[in-house]
Amino acid sequence: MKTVNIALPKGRLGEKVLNMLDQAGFSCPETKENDRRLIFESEQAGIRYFWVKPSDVAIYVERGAADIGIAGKDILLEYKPDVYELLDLNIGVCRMAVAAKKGFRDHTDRTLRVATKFPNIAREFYEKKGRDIDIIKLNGSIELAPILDLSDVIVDIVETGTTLKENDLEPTETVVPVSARLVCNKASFKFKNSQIKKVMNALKVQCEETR
Ligand SMILES: Nc1ncnc2c1ncn2[C@@H]1O[C@H](COP(=O)(O)OP(=O)(O)OP(=O)(O)O)[C@@H](O)[C@H]1O
Ligand SMILES: O=P(O)(O)OC[C@H]1O[C@H](OP(=O)(O)OP(=O)(O)O)[C@H](O)[C@@H]1O
Repeated sequence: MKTVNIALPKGRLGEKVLNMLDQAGFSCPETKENDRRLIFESEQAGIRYFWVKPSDVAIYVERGAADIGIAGKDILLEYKPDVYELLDLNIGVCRMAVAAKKGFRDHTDRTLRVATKFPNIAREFYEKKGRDIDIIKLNGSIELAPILDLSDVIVDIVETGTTLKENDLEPTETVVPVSARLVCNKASFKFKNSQIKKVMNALKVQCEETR
């Protein structure tokens, strides 16, 4: 039997994914506390899991190091990997939004300074509006940028809105809704089709139940 290699996102999304895989009958073996291993054989024969940084999942899948993986729609829109998007898993639900200091008004006569982890998404969003922007690429704590006048606005993930609120910022526009997607390497979809479909269909049942 061909092994299906699955790239899982570490962190907050990974926990939800593990839960879903477990309910779908594809349990990942229990990991010990402080376990630093990155590869696990599933209790189900023919499945191997890798733990990778959430923003790297698409790269592993695109290049075939993993056959399938779970990535946020934000990552897919930002990096546009050449993969199949098989399923909206309906977990990791949030949105990409523009936010600014309370009361901020965009004076369109000058270049808008936009801080973000997602330069391509931000660029496309403002290009469609014909708005001239200056991108400031950051890797985290994006909400600091407008407070310290590093930028006028941010383009970032908003889930509950708590981070914005606690930093005296407010969302001004939604860029795009975001949720986790099951993605698949194009060659693997052909050559491991029946095994991949088995995982996909089991996950489909789970995500339909949570809808
Ligand atoms: N606050 C949030 N609520 C819900 N989903 C989120 C939230 N923040 C991010 N996500 C989703 O979960 C995915 C993983 O986010 P997470 O914050 O765990 O990774 P990260 O630390 O940003 O990743 P990396 O270190 O690879 O840049 C994101 O790509 C997004 O789709
Ligand atoms: O609307 P909320 O529920 O408050 O969630 C949104 C926050 O979550 C994410 O940050 P993360 O925790 O990944 O931190 P980082 O971006 O600083 O790495 C995102 O970048 C926001 O800051």
